[in-house]
Amino acid sequence: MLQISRTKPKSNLIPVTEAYNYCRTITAEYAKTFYLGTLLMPKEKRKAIWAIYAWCRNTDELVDGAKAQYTTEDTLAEWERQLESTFAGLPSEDADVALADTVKRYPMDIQPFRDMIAGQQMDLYRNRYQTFEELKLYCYRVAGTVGLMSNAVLGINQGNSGVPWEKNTQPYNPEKEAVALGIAMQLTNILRDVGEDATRGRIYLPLDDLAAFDYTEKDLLAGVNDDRWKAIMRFQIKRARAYYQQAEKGISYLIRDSHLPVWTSLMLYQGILDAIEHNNYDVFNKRAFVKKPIKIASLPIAWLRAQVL
Ligand SMILES: CC(C)=CCC/C(C)=C/CC/C(C)=C/CC/C(C)=C/[C@@H]1[C@@H](COP(=O)(O)OP(=O)(O)O)[C@]1(C)CC/C=C(\C)CC/C=C(\C)CCC=C(C)C
Ligand SMILES: [Mn+2]
Repeated sequence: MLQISRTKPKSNLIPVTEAYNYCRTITAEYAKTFYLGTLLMPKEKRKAIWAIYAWCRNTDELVDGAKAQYTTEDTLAEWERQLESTFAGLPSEDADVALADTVKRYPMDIQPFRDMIAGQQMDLYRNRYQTFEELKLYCYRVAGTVGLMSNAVLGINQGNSGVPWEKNTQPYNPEKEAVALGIAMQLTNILRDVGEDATRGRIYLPLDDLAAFDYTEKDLLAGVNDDRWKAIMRFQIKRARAYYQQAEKGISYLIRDSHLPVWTSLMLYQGILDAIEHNNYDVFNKRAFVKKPIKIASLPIAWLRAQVL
């Protein structure tokens, strides 16, 4: 994890193969769904996504993890300097060794990484969102950015129709759709974790949305699951599904070998919304998750979609 002062000389860093393996362990431990998605990718892409995952996870841990109370603006500024150095080919810690290799193999913009740090910074000083626009910015920063980082690895389809009228057209880069998938996933996270976040005094759902259904912050913090709450949840789930739908339209613009992992991750994550409905919107006492048989049943559907869509 983050080393504020560089205690380990750079020559002490692990070799790149071990660094990727370390990132793989982090992904497998923290994110079963994404890990499964990466197993459906070609080996090189898979390794790169593990490196990105580990960096994102370590960034999130700075504000959410066991030592989060020691994180300040300065910590994040130092983390950003460390990121810049990694992009310049000078990793400071073991996971960065893999990321430095990844950004060399798959040239990518540093800005989404910076934006993610800015998103995590929001968690330092903010625990309420008045409007959806405000929440959307947070979701872009902590999750939409991951779509942009991932696209650089997943690859854009260069078009293979070979027809003369498409000869001079630029391939479409589905950035908007990648961001939409990140936002959809983060909205899903937020809906699943309403109860857990409330115990930490956090409300991510826009206060305007609560007010529109005559439901108060106090109701939410007390876990009131009545008709007003169910209506709010139906509204939020519909909004999240609209983002998933937008994301789906972008998948065919990615290189073919990326279709199945993205369809699989999308469908499994979206399944959490179905689980919330199944739990009768009780996100206060039950953690919604996708059961194994449903996960298994999703795989052939994802495969079919990856072939035909
Ligand atoms: C065209 C098109 C559709 C392309 C696909 C692009 C794509 C793969 C988009 C997906 C983007 C994605 C995986 C977003 C992750 C969203 C997420 C889960 C964000 C989490 C934020 C904070 O949440 P919170 O603190 O509330 O949650 P915890 O309780 O702490 O979990 C994050 C934790 C921010 C950090 C994000 C990650 C650790 C996830 C990074 C994931 C990857 C790099 C995997 C990408 C996977 C595949 C299969 C490509
Ligand atoms: Mn977190």
